Amino acid sequence: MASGNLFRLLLRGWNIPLFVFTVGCTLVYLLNFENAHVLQRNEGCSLLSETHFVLYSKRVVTPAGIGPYAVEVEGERIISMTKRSEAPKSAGGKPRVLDYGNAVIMPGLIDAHVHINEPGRTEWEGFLTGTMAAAAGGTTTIVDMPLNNHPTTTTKEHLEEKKEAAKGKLYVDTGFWGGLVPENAHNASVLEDLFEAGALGLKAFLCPSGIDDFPAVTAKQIKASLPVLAKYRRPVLVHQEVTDPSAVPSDLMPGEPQSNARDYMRYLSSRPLSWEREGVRQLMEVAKDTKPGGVAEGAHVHVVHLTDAEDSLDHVKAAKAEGSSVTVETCPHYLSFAAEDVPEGATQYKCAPPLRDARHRELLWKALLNGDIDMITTDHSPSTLALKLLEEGDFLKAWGGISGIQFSLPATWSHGHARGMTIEQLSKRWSTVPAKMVNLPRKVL
Ligand SMILES: NC(=O)N[C@H]1NC(=O)NC1=O
Ligand SMILES: [Zn+2]
Ligand SMILES: [Zn+2]
Repeated sequence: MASGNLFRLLLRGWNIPLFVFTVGCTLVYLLNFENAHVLQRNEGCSLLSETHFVLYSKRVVTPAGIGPYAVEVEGERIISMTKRSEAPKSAGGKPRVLDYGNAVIMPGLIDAHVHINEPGRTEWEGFLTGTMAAAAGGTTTIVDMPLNNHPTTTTKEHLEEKKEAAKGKLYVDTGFWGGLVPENAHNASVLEDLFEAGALGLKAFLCPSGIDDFPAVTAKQIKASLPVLAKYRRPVLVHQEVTDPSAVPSDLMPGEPQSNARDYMRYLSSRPLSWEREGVRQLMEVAKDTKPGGVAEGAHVHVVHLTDAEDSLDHVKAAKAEGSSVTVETCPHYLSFAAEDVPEGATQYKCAPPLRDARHRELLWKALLNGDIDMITTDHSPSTLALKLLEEGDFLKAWGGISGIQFSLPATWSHGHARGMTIEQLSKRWSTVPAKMVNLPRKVL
């Protein structure tokens, strides 16, 4: 990271402008496809001790494209960016000048979907290691989900507990989503208090979340929250699967004896595509209120972790075309893996919605590269090893969640580059678009 002094919480007035980060050791090496030997320093993250320095590269990602720039950083801010040819030469070693040659310098990743389980389930993972992992992977901002921690972040008081728990433990900028649950969905003052206390928006589930004290809402309850979201111009992010038992083989219903639970395909058929499609359809219906002139103009509906770039994405595209304020994300695991490749009993791969087949993965890539999918997030959702039931390998009982924030960039770049993704596209989907959704105007290109 560009500065060692990142241990602070930023809810509003995020004051690290766009280019400061993802300049530490990790990213520079990761994206250094050619000419690695031109690096003039390779001794690790020695920038940690610097407060004023200039970074050179022939490939700095800027709003005007990629080019040779000198990026001057002081404290935690970029204070100047000049064309490399016009850059002041280092005088007397101050500020320190680091030449990264052809290695890419780009905005830090903004991950709008991260579960940090502190307080309450810190043994699953807390702020310290969660944000360290983010920083190690080139992510410089995360927005934390309101569940898996205890208490869930559904009131102002619980948000204050979260903020308190995070103090002194943050390696990257961190914001918080509040939780939308049946209990507060019709209570405008609880939601307003959450926003006043700094929540950047709301997160809801249309199906059981896996956490008992974070129950599902209905589309109707989401609709009821939209006017408050509109008032604060905030998004609601929704886990889009709706439970429809009639679409699931009867022997996969809870309480039924399970056979072949080590077979990933069994798990896959327990959460069919139709659940996701119906959820997205309902959400896009509700999102009509966000149209210009609608009762909730100013509110925004965001579909998390899309796996279905067919019918579900068609609903989103139609909603956009009609003027609804909607966006959609997908995650590195859906872009990297395929159901048919999941080894027997390998519950590390269990997540919800489930990984689909390779055809769906390729459709996601297509939609990401043509801009129909707006952004990438991780849905980083760790648990204890014990909950993954690695020995038993039971896909139906293991915790659903993939813990991979540190691999966001290598996963999406390696797979994306192979499919023709450019660095500009990578940066747009990981930084520019999420910056807008989480309301970080200074990080928007
Ligand atoms: N509770 C929780 O983190 N759930 C997440 N895990 C996952 O795989 N999908 C989710 O929504
Ligand atoms: Zn989810
Ligand atoms: Zn999640």
